[in-house]
Amino acid sequence: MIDISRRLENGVPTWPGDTAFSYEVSWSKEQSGSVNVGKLTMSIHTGTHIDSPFHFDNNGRKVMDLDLQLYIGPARVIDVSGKSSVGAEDLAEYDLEGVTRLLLRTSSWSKPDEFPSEITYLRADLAPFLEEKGIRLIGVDVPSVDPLDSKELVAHHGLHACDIHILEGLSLDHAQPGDYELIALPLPLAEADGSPVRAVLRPYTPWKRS
Ligand SMILES: Nc1ccccc1C(=O)C[C@H](N)C(=O)O
Ligand SMILES: [Zn+2]
Ligand SMILES: [Zn+2]
Repeated sequence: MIDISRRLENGVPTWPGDTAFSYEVSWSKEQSGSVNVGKLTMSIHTGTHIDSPFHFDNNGRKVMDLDLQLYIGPARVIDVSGKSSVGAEDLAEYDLEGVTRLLLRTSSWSKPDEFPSEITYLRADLAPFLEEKGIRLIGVDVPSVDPLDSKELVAHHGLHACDIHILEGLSLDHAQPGDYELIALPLPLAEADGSPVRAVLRPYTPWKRS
């Protein structure tokens, strides 16, 4: 199993100005008499997480309304590193027939201990291209599918319009391009605009009848 999640610990990089990550034992074993009880404070868009449409659309669906099936199942990892952005023409060379979940290894977040200043982003023509191929989930190894300074969030909205779900902040350094089973389930957060996920890849072996 390959862990493609970023570690969550105090000091982990967050969006500039966003809530810092903090874990602390707020009620110690000595105080409670029986157990250590932790307290977590974080922005949902820290580390490896999914966006729900409410993140960028006030009328959009919340995490609980999302189809869980999309976050578990066959996925393909492809390497697009070295590109400043990715559009339909960059993926034309790949055979994406039958792919539902596509993870893009951009390798553009080179210093994991710092929030990046520039990342590979997705161009507007990518979403319709992916939709045409039948892709329902896109994953990236950067904090956003749009440029970091974007206010319009063209890629977020475009993917949403094509009913393609967004998984961000993956760590794909150790995931060689190929086919896997992805597991990246969101938490049952009733009202949330996204959720942290523990994302893993398992070798993909199509189930066979013996
Ligand atoms: N947390 C933020 C704080 C300020 C400005 C943007 C963000 C984002 O989260 C943007 C990005 N679309 C994201 O889904 O991660
Ligand atoms: Zn996000
Ligand atoms: Zn996002």
